[in-house]
Amino acid sequence: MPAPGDITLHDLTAGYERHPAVHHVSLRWPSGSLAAVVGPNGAGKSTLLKCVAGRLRPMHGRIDGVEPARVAYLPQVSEVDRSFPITVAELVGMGLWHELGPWRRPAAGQRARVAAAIAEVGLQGFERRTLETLSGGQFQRALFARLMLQDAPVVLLDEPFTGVDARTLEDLVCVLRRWHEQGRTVIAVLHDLALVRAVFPLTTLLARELVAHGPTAAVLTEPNLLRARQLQEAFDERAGPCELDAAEVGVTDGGHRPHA
Ligand SMILES: Nc1ncnc2c1ncn2[C@@H]1O[C@H](COP(=O)(O)OP(=O)(O)OP(=O)(O)O)[C@@H](O)[C@H]1O
Repeated sequence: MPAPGDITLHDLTAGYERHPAVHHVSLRWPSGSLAAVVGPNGAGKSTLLKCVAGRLRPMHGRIDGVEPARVAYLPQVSEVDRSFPITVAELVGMGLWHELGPWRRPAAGQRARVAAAIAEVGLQGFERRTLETLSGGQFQRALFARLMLQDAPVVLLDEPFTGVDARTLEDLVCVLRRWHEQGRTVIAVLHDLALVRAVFPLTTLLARELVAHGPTAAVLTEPNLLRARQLQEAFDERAGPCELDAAEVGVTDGGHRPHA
């Protein structure tokens, strides 16, 4: 039995309406990894993360070591609805869903944990503010507090530092390092390679397929980054389904591998 949070992808292909966005990826994130996923725009990073989070079913292959109910997942901020009329305390309290279920109200001890998580991300005094009154950085801090309360062995973050200033970045990186020290598997999609080099020991480089995976310094080399750029540029957005997958699932509509 793998340790909780020891995640392996076996020949994973994922996409939309039978068109693979990322394909035939095999890799392992050992339990307790602090890992970055990088690659050009459209490389399939979010798609891969959604699959690991259990939000998207793989088209092919499988994922071992993840229990979707025990994953804390932060989608790209553009996918999060901020017009929802709830307060910061209510949003953060949603992190206790796995303990409370839909109907039970938080007990005093749980309310204290919500307050502690809000304080830990530096939002003390914002408890009663509604989400649309927060700045981008404050909203991102509130989302991190919610993740804290989920207390999950696996934390998945899709571009968690988009639009935050240097101070907020520093504070949120501290939260992320704490999760790592606590032995959680933390995987983040990122674009800032300097940040990846400084903070993340393990990196996955994607360009619709796996370009490299391993220690960050060995992955983020000029030849690997060049190859990722070339693969992405050669990709044909109008291509049909992946022929390897199509053959295995019995699809016969003449699909072909979607890059030159
Ligand atoms: N819901 C969807 N329906 C159809 N195609 C999608 C959907 N989401 C993403 N795609 C396509 O899948 C491909 C990979 O997208 P994805 O968002 O996974 O890339 P990414 O590496 O996260 O990109 P970015 O760095 O720009 O966020 C893109 O070609 C995108 O247009």
